[in-house]
Amino acid sequence: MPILLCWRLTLAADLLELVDVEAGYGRAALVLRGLTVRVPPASVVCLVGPNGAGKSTVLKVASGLLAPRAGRIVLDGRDVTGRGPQSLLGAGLSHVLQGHSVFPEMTVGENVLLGAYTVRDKARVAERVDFVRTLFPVVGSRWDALAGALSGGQQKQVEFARSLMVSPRVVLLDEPSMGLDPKATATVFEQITRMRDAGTAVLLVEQNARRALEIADQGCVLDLGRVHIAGPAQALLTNPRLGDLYLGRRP
Ligand SMILES: Nc1ncnc2c1ncn2[C@@H]1O[C@H](COP(=O)(O)OP(=O)(O)OP(=O)(O)O)[C@@H](O)[C@H]1O
Repeated sequence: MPILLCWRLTLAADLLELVDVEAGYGRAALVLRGLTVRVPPASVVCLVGPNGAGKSTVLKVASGLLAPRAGRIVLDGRDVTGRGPQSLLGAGLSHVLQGHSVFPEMTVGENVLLGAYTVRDKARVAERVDFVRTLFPVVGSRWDALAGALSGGQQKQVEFARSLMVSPRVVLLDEPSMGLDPKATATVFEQITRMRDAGTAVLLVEQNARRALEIADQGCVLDLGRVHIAGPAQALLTNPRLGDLYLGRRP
């Protein structure tokens, strides 16, 4: 029987809310079946769960890539249901897709600046460049290098930097540790906490469930398109009923 925890952070208004969302692809059956996920400001919320549970689909609905069939998307108190990705980007929501998306034959700087194509104010762009170069030291030190010459983990940081050029309030990260070795994975997780500490909320999807929950503030375990259990990340990590079933064996 599914565990149902009615848990809700009441201290701060949530920045991003997906409320009772139903969504699916084309005419196929629903993938998300009445799912509610809330992301408070400047926090990391991690979605974990088995393959096919609908984690990436949650991010696609949140960023406007996939329109929900029912439910609401609320960003900073405004109902943004039905708005497309460009509109939501302008409203403060960035989506870093699964896989690698840097252009290897362009420099790190050129890749990062692509993220600012909607920002008209040159002074603002310069300010953001300074910000991301400081936040991600490898982006600063390899600014003029070809992005293709960077390691996978370093390229992921270039993608993070690019996503921050629009000064988003919330960033959606889909499997950022995919394909990375343990050392690069540790660096990527550290950078996620730095993004959060710099004031950006993060909705994170990760297969690497235990490691992700260790750096997250809150977690949601998804199964079959529903939130199976949600709560403080530390509580999920120590919940014996989740253990091997959803989080994988302890290392
Ligand atoms: N573009 C698509 N067209 C049709 N069906 C899709 C599409 N993308 C995903 N699906 C289906 O939606 C369901 C949920 O997929 P989703 O990628 O959201 O799951 P996930 O939890 O992120 O899985 P994983 O951990 O394997 O990445 C799966 O059954 C998948 O086959």
